[in-house]
Amino acid sequence: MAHPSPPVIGIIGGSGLYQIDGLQDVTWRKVASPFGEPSDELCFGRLEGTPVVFLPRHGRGHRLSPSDINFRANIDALKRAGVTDVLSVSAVGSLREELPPGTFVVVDQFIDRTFARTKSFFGTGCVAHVSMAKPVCTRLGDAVMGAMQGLEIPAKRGGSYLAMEGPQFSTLAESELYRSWGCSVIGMTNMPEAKLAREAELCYATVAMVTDFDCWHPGHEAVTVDQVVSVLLANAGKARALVKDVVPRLGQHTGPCRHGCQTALENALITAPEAMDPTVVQRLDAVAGRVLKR
Ligand SMILES: CSC[C@H]1O[C@H](OP(=O)(O)O)[C@H](O)[C@@H]1O
Ligand SMILES: Nc1ncnc2[nH]cnc12
Repeated sequence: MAHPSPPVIGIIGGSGLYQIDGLQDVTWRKVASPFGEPSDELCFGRLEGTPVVFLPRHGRGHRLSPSDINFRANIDALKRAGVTDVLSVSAVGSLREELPPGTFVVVDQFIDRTFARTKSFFGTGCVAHVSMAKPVCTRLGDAVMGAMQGLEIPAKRGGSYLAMEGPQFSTLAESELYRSWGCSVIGMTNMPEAKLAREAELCYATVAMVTDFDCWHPGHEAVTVDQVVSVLLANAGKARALVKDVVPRLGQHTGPCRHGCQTALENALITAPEAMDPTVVQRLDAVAGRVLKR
């Protein structure tokens, strides 16, 4: 059975996006999660009538380093808040000449090179394997591309996002390796976020805002935080305009997502009912209640 609820748009704001413009009926509220502490309180509001829930990924004031973000608590809290669609807005380095700083890339693939993060809601006592073949929602990507066209934001559809552990930036050898793999952009946060969104049956898409050429480009200095921040300040205005435009577009959607994001768990659970651990099952109430309660 597909998700019957009307759209509630979750925005996970990365570096440089710590608030949303034009939000009405704003309240910040703590949402408790059995998976621990989300990055911050959630900001609830409306844009042209469409419900929005905003979460600053690194917390207000950018307190959290990528490895310290509790990605499970973030996604679980968004699901508990009723979110159906998650738009991740993230700063990235470019691994391609044709994607200069200022370009917004709607990526369609990820390579996960992170290694110090908890990557699944499931595990001993309740095992599930969801498909990550198509990790982003085409419907969300279409809406974002439509909004960017109107706003004249330099945009590219498609490309692979390399998720690295960080917090240090890459060595030149690593940057060249990722380029040789055909990756388009590099960042530190979209994994395991995208995997967890899929497990929670949320539609997910990323807008990757290019801030730098990492360290591989002979014509550019190796990336520094100063450089990222100065491009981010320019990009953040565009990102806020994009969010303001895209949320009402997504709010018009009716019915279940036809790309299957909201039924990802349909054939994913493998643990026999009698082998399930009730404590583990209990904390999956928001993420997997749809398939565990029937
Ligand atoms: C400030 S540069 C590195 C930092 O920026 C990106 O964060 P986010 O994806 O949340 O925008 C990158 O992944 C690093 O965490
Ligand atoms: N070059 C880079 N590497 C990893 N994360 C980034 N975020 C912004 N620029 C980045």
